Amino acid sequence: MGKKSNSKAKKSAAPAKVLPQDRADISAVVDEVFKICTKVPGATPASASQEWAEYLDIYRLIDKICTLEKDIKLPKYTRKDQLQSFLSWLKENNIIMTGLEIYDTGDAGFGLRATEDITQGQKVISVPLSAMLTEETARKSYLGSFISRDPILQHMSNIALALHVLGEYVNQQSAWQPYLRFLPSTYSTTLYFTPEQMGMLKGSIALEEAVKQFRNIARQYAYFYRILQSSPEARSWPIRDYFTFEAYRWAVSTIMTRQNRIPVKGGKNQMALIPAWDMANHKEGMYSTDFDDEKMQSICFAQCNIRAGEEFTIYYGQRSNSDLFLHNGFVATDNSNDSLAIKLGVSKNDPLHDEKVALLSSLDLPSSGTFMLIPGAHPVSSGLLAFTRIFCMDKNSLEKWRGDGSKVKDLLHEDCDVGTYVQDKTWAFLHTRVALLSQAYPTTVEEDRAALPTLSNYEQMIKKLLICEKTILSDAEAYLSSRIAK
Ligand SMILES: C[S@@+](CC[C@H](N)C(=O)[O-])C[C@H]1O[C@@H](n2cnc3c(N)ncnc32)[C@H](O)[C@@H]1O
Repeated sequence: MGKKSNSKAKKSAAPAKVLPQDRADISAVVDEVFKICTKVPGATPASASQEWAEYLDIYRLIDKICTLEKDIKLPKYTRKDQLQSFLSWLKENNIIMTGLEIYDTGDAGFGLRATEDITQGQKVISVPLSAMLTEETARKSYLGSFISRDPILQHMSNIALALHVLGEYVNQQSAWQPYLRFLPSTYSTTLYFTPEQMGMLKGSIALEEAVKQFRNIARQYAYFYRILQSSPEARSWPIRDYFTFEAYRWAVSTIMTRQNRIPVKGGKNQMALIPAWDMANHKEGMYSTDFDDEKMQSICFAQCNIRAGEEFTIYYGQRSNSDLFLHNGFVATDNSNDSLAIKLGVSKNDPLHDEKVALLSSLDLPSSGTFMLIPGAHPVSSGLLAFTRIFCMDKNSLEKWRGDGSKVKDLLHEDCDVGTYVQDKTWAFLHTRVALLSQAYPTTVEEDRAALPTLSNYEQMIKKLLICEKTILSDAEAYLSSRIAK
């Protein structure tokens, strides 16, 4: 594996020839994108409306680029037509799936299904390292010299892996072709959203992150485009003629939604794409994937008993819906690990700034950052509660708690006695904050629910996220009202 894909790269059926004038037009817009995306920020952070205006500018330019690049298409394959050759390739590469088959789940794309009863802990998938696309295979590929030289690729292994995936996808000689051809041809990551869809996130903390993500990917695209078009060495690389914004967002989304970390003997972990294992969809449960250092293979066990005919799932980890939405392209409405991040910070102008920061650091809490509201009967997480208590303390309280080193951890617990003054201020502050966050959404949960059946898949996913966020906020508001009334 991987041997064929080394320096002897061969282009896929050639993309449409780009006329020199079109190439010049694309380059001019790429330069504009690069300029906006690398602008040095001012002394004060940009406001939300400035960031939004800038996103619209970047989107408009990217849209122009996509129009200019419309004839440079990546080879497209229909997944179900590729299934048989993918299954044969799995066998050839000693990737073993026991009691599982690949099937079309509908809403969650393709997935795995049990063909027989499977018991919890049973070994069901093993994938040798030699079959994976990894940071190491990236370094050995025709892009290897570029990856080892480029400052961005040296430090951001996920980006190196994205270029590697794209590089192999357009390389007919690649040993991973049957795997790559079976990947989805498009994703539901926010990189595919239109401004109208992005605008539906108004009020959600995910909006800022999604806008940032789009800007980062646009910047990276412009950066790599310029290198690939100007470097003499790149002329022989298959990736060069296919490198469009569309292709780059596909490659980045592939990595975002499928990558995993695997150990390296005697070294640190490396990012990898693990064929077959990455066909498993997510369900809450427990981690059930391991790496066998001796056999050098990833092994996946069943996280629970599964009946023949049922979907086989793995647990992607403790992620909020906002994380799943931003990094995995879906929302789990029954997510017991859900949370809603609130940004808080101690102002530099606060006369008690230093005392508060010192007390916060004794609890390993930052002086500014994100703190969590969680679903359920006790929506204020321990970190949020302790931060707000300290944030609301007067000089006397701060001195008392700083002098009482052994007790400071009590501030993390709801039943800790912080005195009426701090307690009342804490609940009132949080209540106001939660009410303001709720009011930032232009629609109600009821309106979101009513709109669901009329919406596209992307829009349904956005609405589901908003419904989860608003539910956390309204539960928190009710809880905080009850605390204030006490
Ligand atoms: C590692 S891949 C799993 C295989 C994928 N479904 C496919 O068709 O190739 C992860 C992607 O599967 C989808 N997915 C996984 N778990 C899901 C779930 N519980 N609900 C909806 N979509 C899910 C999401 O699109 C996610 O980005």
